[in-house]
Amino acid sequence: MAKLINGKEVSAQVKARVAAETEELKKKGIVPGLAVILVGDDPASQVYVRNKKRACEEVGFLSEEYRLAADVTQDELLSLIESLNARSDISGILVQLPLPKHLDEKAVLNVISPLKDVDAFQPVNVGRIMIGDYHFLPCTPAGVMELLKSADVDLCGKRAVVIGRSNIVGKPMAMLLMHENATVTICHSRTKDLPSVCREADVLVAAIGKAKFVTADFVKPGAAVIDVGMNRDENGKLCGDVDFDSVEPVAGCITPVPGGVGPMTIAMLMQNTLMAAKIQNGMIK
Ligand SMILES: Nc1nc(=O)c2c([nH]1)NC[C@@H]1CN(c3ccc(C(=O)N[C@@H](CCC(=O)O)C(=O)O)cc3)C=[N+]21
Repeated sequence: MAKLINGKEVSAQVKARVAAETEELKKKGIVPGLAVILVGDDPASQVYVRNKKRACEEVGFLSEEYRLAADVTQDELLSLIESLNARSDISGILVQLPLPKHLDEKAVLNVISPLKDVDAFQPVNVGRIMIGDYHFLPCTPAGVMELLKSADVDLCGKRAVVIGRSNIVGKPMAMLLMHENATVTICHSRTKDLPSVCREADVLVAAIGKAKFVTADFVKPGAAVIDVGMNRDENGKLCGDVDFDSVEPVAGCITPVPGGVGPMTIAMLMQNTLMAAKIQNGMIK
């Protein structure tokens, strides 16, 4: 039986740390603020945005939510972001993805000030991660690293396999694992004999976006299995990219969905927003 990695618990610890630091900042008259922009009315996005707002309240941040109609123009969205860039009470700006098709995602992300880019999606921040000189880490990969640390998973010299090569999760995930001296392989939809590559992994991170895709035959006995997936199964129930019931008896430790990586993503967003406030107030060079 695998050890269960509890993302709810670890995320609560991260948020408690952020809340304590926020209290200290407030004594200096600094209040971190997060603006979240949601375009359209995708129900899943609404849940995530609600969770983000609740987390802001928990840690003592100012939070603002902008709900824009699905047919908002690119110019309207860009001018909202520019006005938020200019405000000293807003430390971080997050534009919830995916955006409706008529909007140019790259152009939208590019107008966010790199100093307020709490998702770390900006080219400057992506580049800084590549060279290991960064302030903001992308929330989901950073959350995975915290979970591995909490479970005492040793990465040095170990084989890590990441399934998925997105800019948001797979690629930065691989980089962070490499920074901890793991030997990292990135797999994707064209990888030949995927299960056998995955079976080499001491640490397996699934970020594919396919419900219950990773089964026991992908997993080396005793491996740490981290499930980044957020899917709905045939009954509409939330499930990950890992077939939990099949993998759990084989793995050494495993994250559940829900209650694994999801809550961590939000906790790391709070950590990034706190960092943004410190940077903008000259407390960090
Ligand atoms: N600019 C941007 N930044 C993001 O960080 C971002 C995004 N866009 N678009 C969508 C994805 C997805 N994401 C999640 C956050 C929290 C949960 C979460 O709290 N999950 C709970 C359950 C949620 C539920 O009940 O549906 C859990 O796993 O326990 C999930 C997914 C952030 N994302």
